[in-house]
Amino acid sequence: MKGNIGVTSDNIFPVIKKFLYSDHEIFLRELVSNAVDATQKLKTLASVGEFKGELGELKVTVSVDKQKKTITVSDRGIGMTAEEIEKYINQIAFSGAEEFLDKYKDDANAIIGHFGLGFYSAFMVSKQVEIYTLSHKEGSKAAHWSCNGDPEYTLEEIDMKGRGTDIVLHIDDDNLDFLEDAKISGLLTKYCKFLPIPIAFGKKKEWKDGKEVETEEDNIINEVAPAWTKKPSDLKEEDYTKFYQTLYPMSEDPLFHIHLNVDYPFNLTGILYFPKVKNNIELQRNKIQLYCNQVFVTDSVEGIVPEFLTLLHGVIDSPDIPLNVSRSYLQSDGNVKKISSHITKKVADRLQEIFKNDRTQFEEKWDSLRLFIIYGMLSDEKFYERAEKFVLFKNTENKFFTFEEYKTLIKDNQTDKEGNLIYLYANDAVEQHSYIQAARDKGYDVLLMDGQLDIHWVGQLEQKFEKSRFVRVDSDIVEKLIRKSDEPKVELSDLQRESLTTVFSSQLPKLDKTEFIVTFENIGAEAQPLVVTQNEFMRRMKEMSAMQGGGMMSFYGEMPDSYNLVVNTAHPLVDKVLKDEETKCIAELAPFEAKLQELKTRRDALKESHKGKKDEEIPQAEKEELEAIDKQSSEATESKKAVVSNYAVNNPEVRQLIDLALLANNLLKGEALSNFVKRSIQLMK
Ligand SMILES: Nc1ncnc2c1ncn2[C@@H]1O[C@H](COP(=O)(O)OP(=O)(O)OP(=O)(O)O)[C@@H](O)[C@H]1O
Repeated sequence: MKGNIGVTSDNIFPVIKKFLYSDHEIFLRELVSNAVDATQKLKTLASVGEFKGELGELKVTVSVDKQKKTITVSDRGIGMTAEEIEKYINQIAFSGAEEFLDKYKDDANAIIGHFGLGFYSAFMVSKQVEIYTLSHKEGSKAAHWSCNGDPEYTLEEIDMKGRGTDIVLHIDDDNLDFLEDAKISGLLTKYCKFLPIPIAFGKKKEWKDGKEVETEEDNIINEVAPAWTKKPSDLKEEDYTKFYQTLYPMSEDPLFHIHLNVDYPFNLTGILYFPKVKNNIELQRNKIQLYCNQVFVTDSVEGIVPEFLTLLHGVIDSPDIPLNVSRSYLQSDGNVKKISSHITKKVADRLQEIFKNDRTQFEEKWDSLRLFIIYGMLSDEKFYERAEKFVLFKNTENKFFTFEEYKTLIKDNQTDKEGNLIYLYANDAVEQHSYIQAARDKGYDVLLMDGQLDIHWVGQLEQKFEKSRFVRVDSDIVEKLIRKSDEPKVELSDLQRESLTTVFSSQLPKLDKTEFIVTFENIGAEAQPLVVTQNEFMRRMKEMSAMQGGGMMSFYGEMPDSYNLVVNTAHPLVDKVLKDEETKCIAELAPFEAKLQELKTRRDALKESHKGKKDEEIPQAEKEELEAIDKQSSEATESKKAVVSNYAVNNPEVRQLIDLALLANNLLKGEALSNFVKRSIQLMK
């Protein structure tokens, strides 16, 4: 018999070849899974008593004949009658084929999935495809179908011994590489490794008399009952670890696993593993593998699981994920959304459970878990809400706290005068050591926020926590990190301020892309004389800009690092500097001061006498004198400024104080540092 494949559009084959080109290795997956399906169906029929014959050894065999240039996939499943071939193979029964092809022409996978074209994917690599099949139904006649890639096919009755189906592909000249054993074996391992029916490819080999020889035994490439298909109660911890090693042979063992098992409102099984995360997201090479009834589909699960969960490893198997559709469609699919949020919930539940049952273990593994958890909190609102209960803060003493516990800990001592709770943190325990120490000496607790995502996390927590702020320990002098009452006033005259600023800023080392602002605080005789701090807001802006770049943020990125040199006016050493240097500086400034004062007095007197007078009533001479006074005043101011800026201090004590403060902030480096050491030795003598 001869006939035409029932496609209303001219020809489906060019479409298959053209649009599926990039993915054409999937033909093997499609044929082997059809063979497995046919075998499973037979087992089902047997189990309900509808098939009474001998089942025999049920396996699927893949074989390659290099001479004939064929690949054959054989099964002992239900087989097909000629009528069934007619119905399932010949009638690619879709209406409006042209419209359909038009719509999906850019999305090859959608074509296969939508219309059960799995079998036809064979034509991506073949110039001719044959089916030899004998149905399990009693009294059936075997059939042979052949088609060479145009709509014409032949279908005839033949003699065949055993039940089942052989699909024979005559590989076309462009695809001869598929005849290599290594290629087929690679594809079978990729797509068929966990199929539920044994898949044989060639024979097992063994070493005999120094060479490798084939044995009689089939080489079975798959594991028919992978761990995720079993009941969690039937598995031990080491079974999970062993399965992880099968999936990712080169990897370190994972931290925890989650066994997923859902049958309503969708079907999903799988095992997810928490890997040992290094502090770097990019390094997570092991991907979650997605299966559909144990057939591997893809390892790019973006869109199916939330982004942060792609850090996990393992397997998800669901027949309910529409696999053969485009990614953009996937993300809007209701089922996929449900699956995604279900997985998120399961992951959170599992973390919560471990936290509750074994907090010690949870804390021990925290460093490996936190990147993942914080990533989740930042990117998924629902996950944030769940994670609130188990996420941990770690302080600079390596102690762990939940949000609640930490709040209780700091509530009494770290609330400022406006009622804000101040969370102090450091992002480098070594560099910020002296600031951490100062804060701890004041009875404050300091969090360690040294993770990759912590800058963002701090920002998020500030938004979430009511009346709370996060303040880095080095962002202000310890006395002002948490402002509890109004600070005592700094008692300095303008002139004193000016000369002290000059004294200190003239002694600051010149650092690249760094600027210092001298400020004054009265923090008591006991406190440090000088402290270098870095403004929290500016620092965060710069950090953000370093991470994001571009736009508004790059404006901050361009700015120099800005530090405050806080001068404690109540400290005796500062007072001494003030006295010493002030007298000298003020003495130099005095003539200008006197001049300015004199001009001011004269100006005030003139202004007073002009009060109530009209412009024309003021003598011309006086007007001119006023102008002259203004001119002289600004000249005197300029000269004074020049004196201030040229004022040279040569006070090793001042420099020593500054360097000490810089040292505490790790800003003293290189030559400045060695000079400091030399000077210290000098001063000690
Ligand atoms: N090895 C086989 N044994 C028995 N029947 C088969 C075999 N291969 C294919 N068939 C029949 O041909 C039909 C069409 O197969 P095809 O692979 O094109 O689509 P499908 O399996 O229904 O869908 P898809 O492959 O897209 O999941 C199958 O549903 C099945 O009835």
